[in-house]
Amino acid sequence: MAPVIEARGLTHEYPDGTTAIRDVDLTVDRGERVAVVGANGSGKSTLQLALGGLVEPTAGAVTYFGETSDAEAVRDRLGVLLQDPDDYLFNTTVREDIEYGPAQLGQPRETARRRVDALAAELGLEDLLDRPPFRLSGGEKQRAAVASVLAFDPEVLLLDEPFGAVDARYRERIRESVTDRDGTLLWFTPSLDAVPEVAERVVLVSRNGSIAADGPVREILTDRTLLRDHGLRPPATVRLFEGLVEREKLPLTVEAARRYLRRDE
Ligand SMILES: Nc1ncnc2c1ncn2[C@@H]1O[C@H](COP(=O)(O)OP(=O)(O)OP(=O)(O)O)[C@@H](O)[C@H]1O
Repeated sequence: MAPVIEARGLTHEYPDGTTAIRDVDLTVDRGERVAVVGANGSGKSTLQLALGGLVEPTAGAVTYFGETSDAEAVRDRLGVLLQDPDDYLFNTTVREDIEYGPAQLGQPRETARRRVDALAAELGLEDLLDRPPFRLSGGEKQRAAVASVLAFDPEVLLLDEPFGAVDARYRERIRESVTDRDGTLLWFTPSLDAVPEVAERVVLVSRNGSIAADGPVREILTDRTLLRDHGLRPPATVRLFEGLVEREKLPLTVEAARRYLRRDE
């Protein structure tokens, strides 16, 4: 089966001369859930823009679905959520913003409406649907922006830190909404704590914008030296149990840590 995304030699230099991503080779297969992690300024957002076809790379190319290197030809199959939710919220009400995607795809009004209601229930937006988006709080805007991207059911989701301003309860809801789908997920984040619950594979971007490591979650997130060298640190549970438990048994999530402790009781 052809990969959904295949980047070769992807490089992007901004007009001021900053090379934000450097010679990136990345292949993502259908259904994979990948966390792209790296320190602030390492190039994650630029990589997301380049993979999503929203900036023209200065070198290299991305092939989508084994078919084309023209992102516009597959625009409605790619759901790109940028860091700033205001990029997604430009209508008079939250409902119109979420309906925008399905409407663009030519879905009947009734289908679009049902989709919006289902997403609103999933992401706790029911009471906000008739509000103007600019009156929402930061976390509410972020949830509405996630809903607006999910609304058109893209095959590939590229999400830039959708948790930033969102509280714990809704982080869980967003996580469920984006992982309970059949599609492919790329999750760009500087924070590793949620990664094991979201992804099975981790791509680590180094400070110079090249890929420093690419492997299974456990392999990367328990490698303290590798992470430290790239300005990151392991998730809290790994730090807590390090030295007490062999590396292959280090709990990556709070749930896994609880299971481990119960077993030892
Ligand atoms: N429009 C721009 N013009 C010039 N340089 C830029 C521009 N946008 C980003 N950069 C630079 O490119 C590099 C990568 O930035 P990018 O935003 O991709 O990093 P990031 O990993 O997403 O960071 P963060 O975790 O802080 O969101 C940084 O050095 C940044 O200062």
